[in-house]
Order: sequence, then C-alpha cells, then structure tokens
Amino acid sequence: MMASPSRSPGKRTPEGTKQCIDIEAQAAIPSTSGRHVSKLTYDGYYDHHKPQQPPNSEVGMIKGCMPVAFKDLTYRVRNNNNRKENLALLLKVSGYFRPGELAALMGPSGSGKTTMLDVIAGRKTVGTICGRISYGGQSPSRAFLRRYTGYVEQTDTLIGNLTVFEMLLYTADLKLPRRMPYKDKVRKVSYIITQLALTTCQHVRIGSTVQRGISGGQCKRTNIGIALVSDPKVLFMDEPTSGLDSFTANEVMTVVKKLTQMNLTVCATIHSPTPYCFNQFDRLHLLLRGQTVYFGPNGPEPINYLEALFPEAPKFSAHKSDLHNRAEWIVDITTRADRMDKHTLLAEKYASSELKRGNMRELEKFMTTRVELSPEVQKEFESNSETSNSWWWITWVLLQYRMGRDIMDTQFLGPRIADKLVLSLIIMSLYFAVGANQAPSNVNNLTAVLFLWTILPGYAAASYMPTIVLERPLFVRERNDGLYRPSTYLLFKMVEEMTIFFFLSLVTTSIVFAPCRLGGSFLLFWLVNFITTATGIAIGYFIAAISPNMDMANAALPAYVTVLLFFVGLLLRNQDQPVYWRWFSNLDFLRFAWSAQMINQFEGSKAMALDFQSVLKFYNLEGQSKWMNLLYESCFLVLFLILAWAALAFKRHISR
Ligand SMILES: Nc1ncnc2c1ncn2[C@@H]1O[C@H](COP(=O)(O)OP(=O)(O)OP(=O)(O)O)[C@@H](O)[C@H]1O
Repeated sequence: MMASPSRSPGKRTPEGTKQCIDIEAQAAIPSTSGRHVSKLTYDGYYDHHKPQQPPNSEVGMIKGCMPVAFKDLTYRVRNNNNRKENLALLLKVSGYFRPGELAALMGPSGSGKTTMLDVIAGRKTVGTICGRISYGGQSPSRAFLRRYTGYVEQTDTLIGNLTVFEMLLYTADLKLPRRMPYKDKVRKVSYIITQLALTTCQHVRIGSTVQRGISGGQCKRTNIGIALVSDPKVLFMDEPTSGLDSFTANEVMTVVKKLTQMNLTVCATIHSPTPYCFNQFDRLHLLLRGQTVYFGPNGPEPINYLEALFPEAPKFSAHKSDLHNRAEWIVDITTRADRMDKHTLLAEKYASSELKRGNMRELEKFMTTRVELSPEVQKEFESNSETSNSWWWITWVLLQYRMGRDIMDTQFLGPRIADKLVLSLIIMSLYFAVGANQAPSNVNNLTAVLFLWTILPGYAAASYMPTIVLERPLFVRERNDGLYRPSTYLLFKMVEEMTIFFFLSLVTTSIVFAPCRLGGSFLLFWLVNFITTATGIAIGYFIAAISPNMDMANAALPAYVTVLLFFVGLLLRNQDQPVYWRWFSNLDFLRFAWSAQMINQFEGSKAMALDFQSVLKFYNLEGQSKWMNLLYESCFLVLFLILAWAALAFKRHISR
C-alpha cells in the first residue's frame, strides 16, 4: 500500500518530495518503561534508579508512548553525479522503534543512516519515498511530525546571545500553545534543564565561535532540550555524540538513555561510539549501502550473528583484551564485507534469516494495532497547520527574545548604526548650508547631495544580508521544527530592522536636512530615506536568500545597486538614455526616490532668485508629484518583500 502522509499518493509536496509513503496506523505496544532503569550507572551524574517524575501531568514531558514502525522503505533520489539516473539510497528497509528503548542506526560512512532517519522523521525534501511508516497506529500529518517528534541535528543550531534557559523558553513560547500559562512553560523548561543536567549553565549565554559560551556537550544537551520542549513522543538524533570527546559523549548518552525511562521512543544514528555509549543502545539497526544487514537487540546478539556469517573473520572474543570495542568490530566487519562487494550477500542472508522472520511478526503487530491517543494528539494527526501558534504571537515572541537581545549587542548594532552616522556627518560637513546658496553654479552641488543621500541606503543594504546567510541553518531547523513560517520570519526581521532604523533615520536625516539648509518637507525627506532603506533591506534579504553563500551575496548586491545608479536620472538624464534602455528606469526604485527628493527640494522655489523650476524641467521632473514618486517607490518595497518571502520559502540551499 502506498500513500502519502495526509496527501494524495505520488503527489509532489510543497517541499518538492514526491512521496508514496503510507505513514500508517499501528499497534499498541506494550510499554517497556523502566526496563533498563536499574542497569544504568554512570559515575554519579544521575540517580537512574528512580526516574524523575514530571512536575504534573499537564506540563510533564511525556504523556504517552508512540511506537514507530516502517516496512519495505525504499528511498530514491536523483543522482547528483548523473542527473539522468535515480539512486536507491534505501532499499526495502523494515524495522521498528519501541517506546522506552534506545535504538541505534549504525553502519559504515555513507551506508544511509541519516537518510533513513530523515525518511522516517518526515524531513526529506527531495526524492521519492515508497513503503509504509506507522506512528502509534495512525498516519501522521506533517503537523503531527512537527509537533510530536523531536529531531536533534548533527550540528548545533542555537542563538548565541540567549542563555540556555532563554533558548528553551523561547522554543517553548513558539511551539507550545499560546493558551498554556507562562508559569507552566517555565516549569517545563526548568524540568528539562534538570533532566539534561544543565542547571549549572542555565543562565550562561550560549555563545558563538567568536564569543565563547557553554561547552560542546552543553550545546548538544541544549539541542536535545529544544527537541524535548514540545513533549515529543519520538526523538530522532543524528550522531548525537559526533565532535565530542569521549567523556562528554558518554555524558550526553547518559542523558539520552534517561529519556527512554519516560517512555520516549528514541532513535539515533551513531558512527564511532565509545563502548559506554554503544552499551546504552537497546536495539541495533545495521545498514550497508541502504540495506538492512542486521536488525535486532543490541548486546552479544549482533556479534554472534555476524560471527556466524563470517566464520573466517577474526572473532570479536579474540579482541576482548585489547581496545577493540563491539561497535568498532561490527563496523569493521561490515565495512570489510562492503569493500569485498558482499553487501548484497549480507542483506540477503538477513532477509532469509529466522531473525528477520521474528522481526516481521513483531512488526506486523506494530502495524496493525492502534494506540489510544488523547483528543489533542488525535487532532494533530489530522491537522496540516505548519505551526502551533498564530503569526502575530510568533512575531511577538521572536521580537521579544531575539530583538530584545540584538539591540543590546554591539556586534549587531555596530554595522547597522556606525556607517550611517559617519556618512551623514561627512555629508553634513561636506555640504554644510549648501541649500542656502542660490547661485546657478550651486545646482550641481544640491542635486549631488540629494543623489548621494538617495543611493547610500542601497549600498548600506549589504550590512543586512549576513544575518540571512549566517542564520540559515537556524532558520531551516526552526522552520522544520514548525516554529514559524518563512513569512513570519521575514516579518520579524523587517520589524526588527525597521524599528532600529526608524530612530536612527530620524537622527541621520536631522543631521543632514537642517545643517545643509535643504528645502521642502522634512517629512518627505525622511520618508523617502526610510522607504529606500526598507526597500534596500528587502533587496538584501532577497539576494541573501537566493545566494548559496556570503561571497555570492556580497558580489550580487553592489553590482545590482550600481546598475540602478545609471538609471536614476542624474548621471544620464532619463530623456538622454538610449531608447532600448529606458524601460529599465521604470524598474529602478532609486530613480523614484531621487525624483521625490528633487521635486521636494526645487518645487517651492519659484520666489527665489534662481528659477528652480527650470532645474526640474532639465531633469524631466516638471509637473510630477513628489508623493506619487514616493508611492511608486513603495511599490518596489512590496515587490521585493514578496520576492524575499518567495526566496526564503522556496529556495532550498540545504536539500536533504
Ligand atoms: N542525490 C544524491 N546523489 C548521489 N548520492 C547521494 C545523494 N544523496 C545522498 N547520496 C549518498 O547517499 C549515501 C547515504 O548518505 P547518508 O548521509 O544517509 O549516509 P550516512 O550513513 O549517514 O553517512 P555518514 O555516517 O558519513 O554521515 C552517501 O554516500 C551520500 O553521498
């Protein structure tokens, strides 16, 4: 049976994944809660013997259990090296993850571990998925997967200027229903912090590569905490210990193991675990070139199974006394088999084994029995909403936490404020009282100062691009987690930048307008500057969102703005431009900005000695309205906001 989660079979999803999945209903699984509790001891990090209870059932971390089963999963994707060919990265993979168990996806590098995790977690954005996936007895919607599964990425995606506590509370505010009382969210976050042993660093800033904050292990545990905030039923982790030293890796796995005591279903990909880390896993799914070569309990079983398959290979027992650990031996032996092109043989051996037959009987039970779910969870199965909360609440939360911190951060404010202040001071001193001089020879200076003042926001837009490029992994993760939509993210970014610029522009336009003795309406002078900057920011966001990296964005923006300068009407008057180029000046928002400033400056000058109207006539601006020019310019703001939104929503630089 093939169907897509809450979508028509074979239909292309907005993310571009042509799916033929049946994420299907399945069985009430006997809980294995507490099964491993007494086994756990790890240098006194935690008392594992008594699983800590949630503060109360309302804010508790785990309310139910959610077994996950998958049958004959095949995942095909277009080959990057030969676009005409489709590659099967997973081939008829079957298995299950039980609540209260820690399952490992293991295999040599490139065997398809992350692919399998992504397919089951519903995080694939390209390719075709066939087979059946079942979550607790029902076919989950995307909304369900976002709300009730947690996914801990391999790389940490945190907000450096928030503390650990703030980072978790920020996620809780975005992801948990708005109606949930604030104090309950705080209690939930405090509970998670205790569970993850983050109490000592909860009020420490997370930091960045430039400004050191919490340690790598604490970052990893904060990431796990983020995944836990929404009461996930299932937790997926992609190499949770990669990049950590063995002590920190053990510390992280201790925490992860503890989560299974609360009936959470946990599945992690692992590469080279320490013996301690590997021993924490209850179940092992061994992959080789996208095929299952072993699925069963962890412990002596996989060793015995592989030793029986390769009687000629060095026995694991022979290594007991040296540093060889079980995981290493398993990966060693499967990698060797792979190098000898025995992967198909290994997969066939497993496919015809008694072990597989037993697994399939168990799997069928998972596939056919339905788990009782609360009405709230049930509703999520049917919903297709991308986020848990409304856009205005999400924008408010983003502003509260992120803008609240950004405006206190000199590294954030510096590039936004310093250049504009310095340039306005230079312009003021250079063109001081220029407007008071009515000599015809001064017209050039006046048009020049207005031109300069108009084009600067175009170049200044460069300082707004890095945030989009550098924040991309965070944006992708938070969007995948269902924290916000691209439109809400864009709204937050614009409100944040424009709020800062609102106050800044009042200062900078005041520095220039009065001292330079410019004429016309100050309101229009300021408004044009404000709208031009807003349009520049929207263009910056658009270019940043379509550029794969900062280098591309840095090259594209100045090139585009420079082209716009040619068509403003000062360097080459509009009426003097070649006919075949004239259309372009209608697409140049800086032309309308400069026209508005020119009309504002010269239109009321009839009484003056110099006939300034002739200046407007000279530049083909006679009879035009400054407000209409401002309106035309504003249309470009709307256009570039739509383009920036489309680029954020649809341009995927990180496909998976
Ligand atoms: N579009 C594609 N075209 C060609 N090969 C691809 C494509 N997408 C993924 N692959 C390959 O599929 C394999 C499986 O990738 P995956 O990331 O799942 O492996 P993995 O087992 O998690 O590896 P690692 O342990 O190194 O992270 C890799 O060899 C990868 O290069």
